[in-house]
Amino acid sequence: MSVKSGTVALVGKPNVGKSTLINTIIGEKIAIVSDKPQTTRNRIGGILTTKKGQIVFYDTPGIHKPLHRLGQYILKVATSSLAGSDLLLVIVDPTDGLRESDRLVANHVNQSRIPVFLAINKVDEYKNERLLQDFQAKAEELFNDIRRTFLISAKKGDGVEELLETIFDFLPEGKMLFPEDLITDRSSRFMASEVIREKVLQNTRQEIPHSVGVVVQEFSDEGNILKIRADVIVERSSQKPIILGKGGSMIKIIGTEARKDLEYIFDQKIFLDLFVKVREKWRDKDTLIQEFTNLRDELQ
Ligand SMILES: Nc1nc2c(ncn2[C@@H]2O[C@H](COP(=O)(O)OP(=O)(O)OP(=O)(O)O)[C@@H](O)[C@H]2O)c(=O)[nH]1
Repeated sequence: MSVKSGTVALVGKPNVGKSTLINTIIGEKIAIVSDKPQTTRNRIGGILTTKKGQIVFYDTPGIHKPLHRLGQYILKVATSSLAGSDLLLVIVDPTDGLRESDRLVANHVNQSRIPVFLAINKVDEYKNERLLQDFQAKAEELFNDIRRTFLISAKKGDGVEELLETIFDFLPEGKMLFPEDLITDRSSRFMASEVIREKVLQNTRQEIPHSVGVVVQEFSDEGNILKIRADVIVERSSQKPIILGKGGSMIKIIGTEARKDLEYIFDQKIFLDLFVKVREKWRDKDTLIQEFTNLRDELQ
C-alpha cells in the first residue's frame, strides 16, 4: 500500500509556539518549552506515523538577530533547517503582533522557495474576530507562496487535526523514512540535557536562562535505575549562586522537576546528579559552544 511521507520544518520567530506544536502533534514531549525566547537551540525531529504515512516535523530555533557567537550558530541551524524540507509550516503569534523579526523570518522563507502553510497560533488567547482577520491578512502579505492558512492553538490542540490532514494531503507518496515506533531522531542523552535546561529556563529569570548550557557526563542504565550525571554550565561566577539557590534550594528544585519529567519520558526510575560549573563567556567561544549545546553534529 502506498503511503504519504515527507519533512516539514516549523519556522518562526522565537516564542511563537513551535516546540509546543511539535509536542502536541507527536503527543509526547520532544522539544522543551518555556516562556523565554530562544529556548530551542537545535534542530529536533518529531516523527508522526499514522495509517496515512509518516511526517517528520523539524522544530527549529526561532529566527532572530544574533547578539553573540552562540546566537550566530543557532541562527545557522534555524536557516539551514529549511533547505530540503517538503513544506514550511510558518507560525505567527497574534498576541505578539507582526514585528521586524517576522519580516526576518519571511526573508528566509521567501528565499527558500519552498511552499508554505501558515499557522496563526495562540487563537485561544486572541478571540476578537475582526482583529484576527486583520492580522491574518497582514501576515499573509509577508510570504510569497502560502498554500493554506490555519487558525490553531498549539497548547489546546484546536485546529491541529485539520492541519495534519491537510499536510498529509499535500505531501507526495513515498516510503516511511523512520521505523514506525520512533518518535524522535534525537538520543535519550540529548533529551536528558534538554529537560534539565528546560527546568533551569523555567525557574530562573533575566540573563540566566540564555547563559546556561548542559552537558550529560554520565548516562548509564543500571537495570532497575537510570543514572544521569550532568553539568549545568553558566558563564559568570556571579550566576553560580543563583542557580544553586540558598543552601542549594534552587538546584534541588531544578533537579527534582527534571527527574520527574525524565522518569515519565523514559518510563524508568532515575537517579539524577547535577553540578554547577562556571566557564567564562562560553557563549562566545567556538569549542565551548559545541561542547555545551549538542550543536557539534549539526554544524558540520
Ligand atoms: N496561550 C497559548 N500559549 C501558547 C500556545 N502555544 C505556545 N504557547 C506558549 O508560548 C510560549 C513559547 O512556546 P514555545 O513552544 O517554547 O515557543 P517556540 O516558538 O518553540 O520558542 P523558541 O524556542 O524560543 O523559538 C510558552 O510559554 C508556551 O506555553 C498556544 O496555543 N496558546
